[in-house]
Order: sequence, then structure tokens, then C-alpha cells
Amino acid sequence: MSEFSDRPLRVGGRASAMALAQTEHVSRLLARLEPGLRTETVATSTEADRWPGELSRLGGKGLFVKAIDEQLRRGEVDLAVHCLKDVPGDQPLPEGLTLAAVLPRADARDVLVVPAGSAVTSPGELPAGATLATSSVRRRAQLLAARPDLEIVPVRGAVGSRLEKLDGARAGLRADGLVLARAGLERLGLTGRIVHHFGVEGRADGIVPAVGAGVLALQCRADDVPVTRLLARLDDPRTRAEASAERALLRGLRGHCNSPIAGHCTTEPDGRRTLRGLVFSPDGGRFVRAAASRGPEADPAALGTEVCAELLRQGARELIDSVQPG
Ligand SMILES: NCc1[nH]cc(CCC(=O)O)c1CC(=O)O
Repeated sequence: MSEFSDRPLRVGGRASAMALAQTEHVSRLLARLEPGLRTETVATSTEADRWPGELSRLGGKGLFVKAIDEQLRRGEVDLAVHCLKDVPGDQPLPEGLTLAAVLPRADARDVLVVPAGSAVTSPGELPAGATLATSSVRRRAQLLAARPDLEIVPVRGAVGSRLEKLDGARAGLRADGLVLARAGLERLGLTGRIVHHFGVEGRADGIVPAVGAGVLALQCRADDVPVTRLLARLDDPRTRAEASAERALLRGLRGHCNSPIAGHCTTEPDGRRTLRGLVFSPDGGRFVRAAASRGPEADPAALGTEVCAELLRQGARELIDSVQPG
């Protein structure tokens, strides 16, 4: 007999197709964990979803999670599903909430998608002066660092509408390609559109992912013991350790949502973790980079702090402060 059998568990998330796929995924995992458990999706379109302009002018990426966290605090939902990448790293979790689980990380790579009918199969085939669409300052800086000839143009909106704009089915974008997270396309069943995966290792032709890329975070009220215990069973310790290293790096850098910061931690089969961090100028012309590896017994947050200290020593503060928060 499940202690959740008397009422459905309300799963909160955003209303975009990607977010709905995420809440459905979590609901399926929970049903598998606790036969008899019923869930109900509560989808909310946030202020940031409705805003067509620059996110930084509204208050930043944190708005994607804020409205849902408030529902959780008010008791209108029992858990919240967030992309960890969208959870601000420069402020603590809202009072009374806990990060009860991080799910196993999906493929964290950024990918290139080209318009329907384009013959391009890799970035190297893009002609000089080609236009790529992304609103991520991190992607923009890394693309320009490798190819200063590229023109990078902003694009916002749900992943599906970005693809429609790219294909010309919707007005508002003329670009030779779009750079996105593979994880988002996976959740939408759209990986068939991918023509190239960017490497995460910090080579010149790659794109080091964002802190928390590909990770789904499950939050609940800290005093809700049954839900905290239930969600804890979905926690992936390896991903949690990687996320902890990455987020310690981001916290130490005090980056705001408009900072071109990349941070990615990987784990070897023997448990050894490597954290790589980079901070860029907006045009990618200047950057600092650092990496460190530690054995499985080392505190992942300390790894983040160490890579952060090295980046600051190399001048990361000046790069971060040269960019306006919005
Ligand atoms: N910035 C929005 C966002 N937040 C998380 C993902 C994708 C999934 C993930 O990386 O967890 C995306 C879309 C994208 O960046 O293309």
C-alpha cells in the first residue's frame, strides 16, 4: 500500500513541449518506482516564456524556474521539474525547498541543426561569413573563438518554434544553422535534425557545455518528508557529484545569467572526476581556461572551488565584470 495512493502527486513544470516531455518522463519514473502512485502535471507558462525580447532585460534565465518554485512553496504542486541549467547558480535555492534528486545526465553536447534542404553536414562546410543562430552568450563566444568570420544572431522561443523559423516556416530568422542542446532535441524526439555534435573537451572546434547541461533537477518542499524520500530514490550520485562540482565553480565565479561561462565535469569509469571551466569575452576573442582532476573520494565541490580559483587567478573576474547583467 503506497502512502501516496489517496491523492495524485502534482508535478510542476513549464508549459513548453520540452518541459511537458520532462514532467511526463518524471511521472513515468515515479509510477515505476511506486505502483499505484498517480501523478498530475501542472504546467505553467512563466513570464520568461511569454517575453519575446532579450531575457536579461526581464530578469534573466532564473525566471524560468522562479514561478514554479513559488507554486511549490505555496503548496500548489508537490514537486518541480527543472533543467538544472536554468537554475541560477549565483543565488541559493528558495527558502524551504530542497534539491531532492538529480536524474542521470543526458548527453550534454551542443549540436548544429541546419535548415531543411541544406546540404551542410558540419561546421567546416559553412562558408565564410555564414550566419548561426543562438541566444546563448556561451555558445556565441565559443563559436566566434573558433570562427571569427561567423555572424551570430539571436533566436528565442521554444525549440520547436526555433526550428520552424530556421526552416522558413515562420518568419523572423535567416540563418545557415542553429546551435542547440542535444538533450532538448532528445526530449522532443527531434535528434534526426542534428548534423553535427560539438565536442565537450575544450578543443578549438568544440563547445564546452553550460553548468548543469543535460541534467533534470527535482525539487520539493524540505519539510515534505514522504516526497523527499520518494524523489531521493531517483537521485543519481554520479550526476549529483558532477553537478556539485560545476555549480561550485559557477557560484565562486558569481556569474550572472549573461556571463559567457562554460563548466563541465566528467567521470571516468574508475570514478575519477575532471572539471573544465572557461570564461570568455562576448566575442570569444579573449578567454581563460582551467581544468583539474580528482579521485572519487575527493569532495566534488572542492574541485569546483579549485578550478574557480585558477580561473580567477587568470583574470576571469575582469571578463565577467566587463559584461552587463542586462
Ligand atoms: N536554455 C534553455 C534550455 N534549458 C535546457 C535546455 C536543454 C536541455 C538541457 O541542457 O538540460 C535548453 C534548450 C537549449 O539550450 O537548447
